Amino acid sequence: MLTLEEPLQAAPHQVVPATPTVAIVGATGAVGVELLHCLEARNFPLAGLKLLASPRSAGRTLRFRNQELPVEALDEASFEGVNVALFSAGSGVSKRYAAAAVKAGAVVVDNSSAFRMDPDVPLVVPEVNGAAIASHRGIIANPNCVAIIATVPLWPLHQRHRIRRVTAATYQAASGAGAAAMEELRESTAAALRGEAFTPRVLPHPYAFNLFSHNAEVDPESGYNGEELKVIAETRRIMDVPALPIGITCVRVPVLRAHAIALTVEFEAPVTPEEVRATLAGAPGVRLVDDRAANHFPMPSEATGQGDVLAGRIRPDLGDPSGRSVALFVAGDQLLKGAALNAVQIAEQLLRR
Ligand SMILES: NC(=O)C1=CN([C@@H]2O[C@H](COP(=O)(O)OP(=O)(O)OC[C@H]3O[C@@H](n4cnc5c(N)ncnc54)[C@H](OP(=O)(O)O)[C@@H]3O)[C@@H](O)[C@H]2O)C=CC1
Ligand SMILES: N[C@@H](CC(=O)OP(=O)(O)O)C(=O)O
Repeated sequence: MLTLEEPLQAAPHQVVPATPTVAIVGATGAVGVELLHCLEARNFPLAGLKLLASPRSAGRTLRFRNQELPVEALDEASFEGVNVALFSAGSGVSKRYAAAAVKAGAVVVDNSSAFRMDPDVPLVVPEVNGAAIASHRGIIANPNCVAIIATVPLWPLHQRHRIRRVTAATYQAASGAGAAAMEELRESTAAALRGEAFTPRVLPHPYAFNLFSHNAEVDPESGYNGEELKVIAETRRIMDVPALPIGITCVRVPVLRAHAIALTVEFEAPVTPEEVRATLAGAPGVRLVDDRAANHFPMPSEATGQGDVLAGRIRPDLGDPSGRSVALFVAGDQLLKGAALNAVQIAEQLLRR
């Protein structure tokens, strides 16, 4: 875990105006481009928009509200006049430049994992713990995409029925590994269809017509990979249940941009699938897709482009005869609710402060 070297001080100039100047750090990446789409689609009020990336992208332009905006190379001076900085260029960049942005008067919404477990930095899913935004001291962390997509439905279930344990298996899209991984999925699939060999450059294993254990590094002692450990720690922190037992297996599947998760949830007391369905039917950010007759349940293809997390396949866990466990299946757009939309929703709440 990376932490801030010096505690950040809340500064009066970090009150965000109703119409702020926003910077996107990593604007040319998979999440950065989605941030642009979200700001445009949600008609986010803007006094100005600054697009920042590596020196490789300086001079490129990106389209926003029918205009071509220039991309600039990020440096320490990039944040002058910026009120909100949406960081999405990896942990190293956040660690190196977030403090400069805060010093310049910006509030940072950080998509990387750099500060997610720092007690001075709120880790926020607006539907779950949006109130934590008010306690920020310059940086707010946007959680891991699986943690976001899981906690949106788990939180209302926990509030209503008290969760005792969660077991999860993920089906994670290429987008979680960035724009280059999405391109590798396209290229390797096309090569396989032509009957040609393809050597992976971005991901560690062949991706076309295959799946593999998540590409994050595996901890030799526990046998869990970094993605699984992040999801466990972040889910506990977002839901404020520090000791919640969570077992998880994270898998990369050949899907472009929406993650799915099979969840088995054990409650403190018996809960019926009908009660779970009723709780989720009215939950913010959740849309039920649960048609047994049509065998129609959440799918990445239908989650793509949706801000809501799709939830369905709600049924008793036959592995637990006590009646306390319910199984369900959820799917959410990794780039949208799993990343850009969640960050923009956090930024919108800053405007209201
Ligand atoms: N739930 C969440 O919040 C999620 C967060 N993420 C985070 O977002 C980050 C970006 O992910 P993603 O968009 O998928 O990755 P991409 O690889 O698609 O994009 C990376 C972006 O970072 C920029 N960048 C890289 N190095 C630098 C640098 N030294 N200075 C400035 N900009 C730099 C790139 O610019 P250039 O094009 O010029 O190289 C590009 O814009 C991830 O590293 C991860 O930390 C990712 C998914 C979900
Ligand atoms: N790790 C996620 C994407 C993500 O949220 O990454 P990070 O936790 O590093 O921001 C994936 O691979 O699909």
